[in-house]
Amino acid sequence: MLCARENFSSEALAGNISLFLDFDGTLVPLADHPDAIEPAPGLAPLLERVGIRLDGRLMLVSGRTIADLDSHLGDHRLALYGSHGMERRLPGKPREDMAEAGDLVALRAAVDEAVDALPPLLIEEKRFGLALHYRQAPEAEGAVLQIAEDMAKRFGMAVKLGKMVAELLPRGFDKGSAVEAAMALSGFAGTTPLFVGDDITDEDGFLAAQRLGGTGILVGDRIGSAATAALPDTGAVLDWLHTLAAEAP
Ligand SMILES: O=P(O)(O)OC[C@H]1O[C@H](O[C@H]2O[C@H](CO)[C@@H](O)[C@H](O)[C@H]2O)[C@H](O)[C@@H](O)[C@@H]1O
Repeated sequence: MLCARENFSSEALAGNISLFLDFDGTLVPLADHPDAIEPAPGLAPLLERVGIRLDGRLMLVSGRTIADLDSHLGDHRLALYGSHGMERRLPGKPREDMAEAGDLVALRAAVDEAVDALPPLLIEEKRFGLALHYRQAPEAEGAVLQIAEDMAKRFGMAVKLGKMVAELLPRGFDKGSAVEAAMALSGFAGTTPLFVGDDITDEDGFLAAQRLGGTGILVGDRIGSAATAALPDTGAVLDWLHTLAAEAP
């Protein structure tokens, strides 16, 4: 794999790049609980400076909801896709929903019943579905994945697997659909997408970026990734972003 930092800085600074960034595990180190993450001080202003350098072509693409991202980023004017591409907010515009939530009350009740005999899990309620986190009970992985598959069939939903998490969400949306929609926006069209991410759900983003002539950049060394470039960890991602921001006009 190529090392992304050396290979893409000059191209980005030449003005040809659109940059898509995952959040957890890419910009912020993982933590034991979704609310326990500790974004580096000044993360949002750093991203805004890189966005200025890229003439606005910087977009966060996260599995978190936009409201959740806002709660960790503070005041900012970043472009965001949340909920794995199901909601979007462009700077200065209201949030747009791409998906519709189903009956989340019935889903929650069915999931609660199904996990009752398992060790305690964190069930995160989200705008379009819910996430079953088993980071505190890794031995329950097999049972959690089976329950997620069963619930997906029963409620006509998709399962998205991530790091110690299985999410139940509406079908038809992923980080790849987000990249494709963003690349059709004025300003992004005709540029080269780079998608930076660490997790299984980022693979759709890597593939979309590569279909559109760009590159997927894996954070870490997960086996089997479609990404063709890599950065070792969140620190390396932030170092690279600081390099780009330093060139901001
Ligand atoms: O697409 P991302 O920005 O990477 O978001 C993916 C999910 O991130 C969160 O869960 C993950 O991070 C937690 C904090 O580090 C960790 O405890 C958990 O095990 C990870 O799966 C978030 O809670 C989910 O809603 C996001 O979809």
